[in-house]
Amino acid sequence: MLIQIPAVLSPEEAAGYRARLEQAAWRDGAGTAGHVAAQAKTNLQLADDDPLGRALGAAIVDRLAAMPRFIAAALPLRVLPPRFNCYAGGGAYGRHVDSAIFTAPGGRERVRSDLSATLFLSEPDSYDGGALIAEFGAGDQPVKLPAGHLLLYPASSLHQVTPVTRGMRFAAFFWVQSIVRTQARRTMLLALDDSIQALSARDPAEPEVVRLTGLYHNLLREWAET
Ligand SMILES: O=C(O)CCC(=O)C(=O)O
Ligand SMILES: [Fe+2]
Repeated sequence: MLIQIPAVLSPEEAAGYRARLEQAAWRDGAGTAGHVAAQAKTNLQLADDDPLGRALGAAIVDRLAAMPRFIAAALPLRVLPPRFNCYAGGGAYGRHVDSAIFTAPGGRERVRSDLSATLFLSEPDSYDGGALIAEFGAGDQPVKLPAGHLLLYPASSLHQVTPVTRGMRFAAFFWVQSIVRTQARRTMLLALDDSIQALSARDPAEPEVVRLTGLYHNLLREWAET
């Protein structure tokens, strides 16, 4: 399932990010892909220890930590530091699956990638191509979101970014280890959470809200891995 988290950054903030990223020290993105994925990757990327990337990435993680929709959808246990990429001049990232396990900065902790995330930083009309296509049973779903919006998708899905044939596509991307490992369980918890929110918005005194909230937490207790 694809989940959009709108307005992680305002359009003005995203423009500020782009202005700084345009000056950054970009490198061949194939250097950081696994052996198979590298063959499909013709984009640019900032080094993991790039000070600009670290600063912007930390600001993104702080912002997400205060966004209830992100918390409800991802149920994050660990969030890897965002990385930054840029596609231009036909650059693309062909069909691939993300690595299952990443090493967190510091080199000790292993992080399982349950969710993949792309924070779009360029406005969709400023570039041609550059759609993110994640494959599910129902078929391909090309997505290009406004600058500042985040797309969450299961890290297990085959996905690609189509060639950027005009303009530049800047993005931040990162992985999340969730408290709830499977997409199916996270999807049910999010649907239940949405219903509880809707019910209590309609009638704050609705007694079933208490019961459903208890059910939500008891399901989470059953499924949580921390
Ligand atoms: O640029 C994107 O939106 C996705 C990048 C990606 O799939 C990856 O780096 O594994
Ligand atoms: Fe990927």
